[in-house]
Formats: sequence, C-alpha cells, structure tokens
Amino acid sequence: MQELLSCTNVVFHCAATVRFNDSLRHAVQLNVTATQKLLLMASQMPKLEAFIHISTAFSNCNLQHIDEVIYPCPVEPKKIIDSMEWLDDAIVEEITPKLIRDWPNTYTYTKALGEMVVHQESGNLNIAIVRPSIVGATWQEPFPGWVDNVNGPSGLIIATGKGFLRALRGAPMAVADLIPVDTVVNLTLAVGWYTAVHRPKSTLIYHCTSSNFNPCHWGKMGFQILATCEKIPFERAFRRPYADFTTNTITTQYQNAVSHWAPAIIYDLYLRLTGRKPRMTKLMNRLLRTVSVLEYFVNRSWEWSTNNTEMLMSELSPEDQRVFNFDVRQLNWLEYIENYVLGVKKYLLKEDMAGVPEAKQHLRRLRNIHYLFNTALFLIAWRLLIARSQMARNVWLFIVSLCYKCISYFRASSSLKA
Ligand SMILES: CCCCCCCCCCCCCCCCCCCCCCCCCC(=O)SCCNC(=O)CCNC(=O)[C@H](O)C(C)(C)COP(=O)(O)OP(=O)(O)OC[C@H]1O[C@@H](n2cnc3c(N)ncnc32)[C@H](O)[C@@H]1OP(=O)(O)O
Ligand SMILES: NC(=O)C1=CN([C@@H]2O[C@H](COP(=O)(O)OP(=O)(O)OC[C@H]3O[C@@H](n4cnc5c(N)ncnc54)[C@H](OP(=O)(O)O)[C@@H]3O)[C@@H](O)[C@H]2O)C=CC1
Repeated sequence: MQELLSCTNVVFHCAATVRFNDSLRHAVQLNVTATQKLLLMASQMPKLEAFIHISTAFSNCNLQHIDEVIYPCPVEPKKIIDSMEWLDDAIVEEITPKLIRDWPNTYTYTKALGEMVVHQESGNLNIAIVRPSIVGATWQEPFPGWVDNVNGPSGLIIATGKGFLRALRGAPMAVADLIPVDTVVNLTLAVGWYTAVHRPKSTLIYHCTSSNFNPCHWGKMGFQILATCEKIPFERAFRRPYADFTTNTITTQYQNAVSHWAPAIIYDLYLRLTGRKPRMTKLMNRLLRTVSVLEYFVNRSWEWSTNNTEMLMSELSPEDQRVFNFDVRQLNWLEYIENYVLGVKKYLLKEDMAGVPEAKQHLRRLRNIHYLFNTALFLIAWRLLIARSQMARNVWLFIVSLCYKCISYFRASSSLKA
C-alpha cells in the first residue's frame, strides 16, 4: 500500500463486475463502493497526475441521446451505499426493480452511480471518464481478431456458429455500437496523457463509441457472422449455422419452440436412448437466459455525442495519432467481423484451421440429416392426412398414377429407340 501511494502517477480504474444480473448488493460493492475507496486512496497519492475512470456508454441507456456529461441519479449513491449496510438480502432483492427503475439491469445502474461518485468525490483530483460501448475483439493490435472472454457478442457468435442460436429478438436496423478493444485501450491511454498534461478545469467525459463515426447495424453484423461461419465453420456444430432476427413476441416464441426447444428435446431423447446423459435442454435453457438479458441492447439505438473524443484526436501529434489510433472511420466492418469470428474460433474455442475440411464435411452431413428429417416429417404428416381425408386420398392416388404413367411412358419410348 505504501509503495502504491508513494509511486503511482496515473490510475486507470477498470475493475468492475460486468455481469448484468449480479445482485444489487454485489454490484454496488464493486462498481460504487470500490470506486469511492479508490478515490480516497488516490487522494493520498502525492505524485498522482491523472485518475481515469472506465465507465460504459450504457450507464445512461435509459436515455436515447447521451451527451458527454454526468447525469444525476434518482437516488444519491451515498444513500444506496449506506442502505446496503443494514438491509438484508431478501429486502435488497425486493426493492431492486424499484431502485433501478428504467435501467435494464444492476450493471448499468451501478455504473451510473459510480460516475456520480466520481463526480461528487473527486476533490482536487485530475479526473476523466471514458465510456466505451460494446467492447469487441481487436481490430489491429497485437493482431486482428484477438479476444479472451465471452462477454458482449462473443458468446452469441459461438452459439450461432455452433448452430444452437437460430433466432434472436432484435432490430436488424438498430445500430450495433461495437468498439474494438485495442481502440478502447488507445483512447484510454491518450486520455491519460491529455488529462495529466493539459489538466482540464472540469472532469471530461469521452465516449469511446463507433456509431457517430462509422455506423454498423445488427443486420449487417449478423449477416457477416453467418457468412464467415459458412466459409470457415466451427467444429462439431450441433446444427448448420443459420439465424435470423425476430421482431415480435409471437414469432420469438414460435422460433424458441420450433428452432430451439424441439431440436434440444429430440437430441436429449436420442442421448437417453443411446444410454448417455442428456445435456442439450440444460444448455438451451442457459443460452436463452443469456439471450434474454442481452436482447435489450439489440432492440434499440442510441446516439452518443463525441465532441471531447474528436477534440482529443485533434490534440494528438500525427505520430501519436498513428501509434494510439482510435479513429474508427478507417475500420472496415465486414473485414473486422470476419476477423472477430475467426478470433473466436481460434482463441476462445481453441480450434485449429487444419480442422476446417472436417468441419465442412460435418456441416454437409448435418444438411443431409436435415433433409432426411424434413422428408420423413412430411411423409408422416401426409400419411396421417390420407388416413383422415378422402380428398387427400384422391390427390395421393392421382399423383401416384401420374408418376406410374410417366415411368411407363419413358420405359416404352426408350425400348422403341433401342
Ligand atoms: C438480415 C440478415 C440477418 C442475419 C441475421 C443473423 C442473426 C443472428 C446472429 C446473431 C449473432 C450475434 C450478434 C448479436 C450479439 C448481441 C450481443 C449484444 C451484447 C450487448 C452487450 C451490451 C453491453 C454493454 C456494455 C458493457 O458495458 S458490459 C460488458 C458486457 N457484459 C457482459 O457481456 C456480461 C454478460 N453476462 C452476464 O451478464 C451473465 O454472465 C449472464 C449471461 C446473465 C449469465 O449469468 P449466470 O446465469 O449467473 O451465470 P454465469 O456463470 O455468469 O454464466 C453462465 C454461462 O453463460 C455463459 N455466458 C456468459 N456471458 C455470455 C454471453 N455474453 N454470451 C453467451 N454466453 C455467455 C458463461 O460462459 C457460462 O457458461 P459456462 O462456463 O457455464 O459454460
Ligand atoms: N466488455 C465490455 O463490453 C465493456 C466493458 N466496460 C468496462 O470496462 C471495464 C473492464 O471490463 P471487462 O474487461 O469487459 O470485464 P472483465 O470482467 O474482463 O474485467 C473486470 C476486471 O475487474 C477485476 N475485478 C473484478 N472484481 C474485482 C475486485 N473485487 N477487486 C479487484 N479487481 C476486481 C477483474 O479482475 P480478475 O481478472 O482478477 O477477476 C478484471 O480484471 C469495466 O469497468 C467495464 O464496466 C465498459 C463498456 C463495455
């Protein structure tokens, strides 16, 4: 502690819980109280030049247009911190929806409270706040496509590529504000430099977002994910990678029943019959729970103003602009998403490119099983229909006699030619 206090020049405060469904108590502890404690610690660092707090562009996702300012929270963070000391877990859980109001989860709510704490308790510290949007794989450094966790879209890319996720409730034309992790790092370092050297009079907030400079939509992203999974498939897929966005509750429920639950139940039945432990319904349950907490962000678009970020860009020397590049106007989304999917395959799934021919072969087998299954289903349905309806029987007899006549005709004409 003594060494930290006496030697630290710059603090980058990134630690947080990023789980959307964390209990309010835990999220307050990590995202609010810890920020308060770190500010206190920073105030005892004589050599401190800058304190950079990492928040999220979604800390005010209850608003549609978000400026580079700190918005007041309905309840003072200090009151929330105090109440967590004496309220028991059951009561905290009961009042959570009332406290978080129109925030979708405890994560975004406590990140907003964290910003308020920074604002109120900054004292004489030289502070800046960086708000990244949805952090994705690297764009350039150390190499394209590097990723090390399933947060944000990464987990759903796996679920799509492996054929588990077939439908997602989302708006294809909503803005997908993804930002590569190396861009976030470069911008954060540049903010550290600017805050320490230029010492702005007030706390500056920097939106580390892409939509203002180079917008991409979920539809385009989904399309490119599928195209890449088709070209370079993941190994041992459950079904062929195919997915679509649904836009209302009825189609979502239909897709969940037909495309998610039915194949999982059938597969588990097959596992049981072959003496193995069923696992697909459990996996599907977990996937759909994850989807339900993420889909809020795929159904809306936000606008973030980026004046401070643009100002920072113009303050950097041409050499620093190159080294600490955070200008996403140069980013080619299709190329980025393809590298992202390949990064997921390589760094998360640990799959080798040598396995691609076998993965393609597996997809062809799945396609044949799919055709076979659909044909069998059609024949069973047709057979049941024939048993019940005279009209269906007549149609069937007509088709059979037509086929018979065609075959006889071709047979006769070929024997005449011979
Ligand atoms: C027109 C043509 C079209 C073509 C169409 C194609 C169409 C379709 C193609 C679609 C392609 C995709 C594009 C769309 C993507 C949209 C994403 C939007 C993201 C927005 C994020 C916004 C973020 C705001 C930015 C921020 O500022 S924040 C940072 C982001 N924070 C997070 O992303 C935390 C999420 N996670 C949790 O909130 C918790 O994890 C919790 C999940 C609740 C479980 O929670 P719980 O049930 O308690 O259990 P866990 O132990 O946590 O997890 C239990 C198990 O679920 C696993 N799992 C954790 N996560 C994820 C995850 N993501 N995805 C998958 N799995 C996950 C974990 O590995 C563990 O598996 P296991 O190890 O057991 O096998
Ligand atoms: N991922 C995203 O899409 C976005 C993330 N952010 C913000 O970026 C920051 C980093 O997030 P991300 O990298 O995604 O999340 P991770 O969960 O990967 O990283 C969180 C970090 O916090 C540390 N941490 C958690 N709890 C504690 C604790 N009690 N004491 C000390 N350290 C702790 C973790 O340490 P350890 O590894 O040791 O557990 C980990 O290094 C967060 O502030 C998040 O809000 C903002 C916008 C988007």
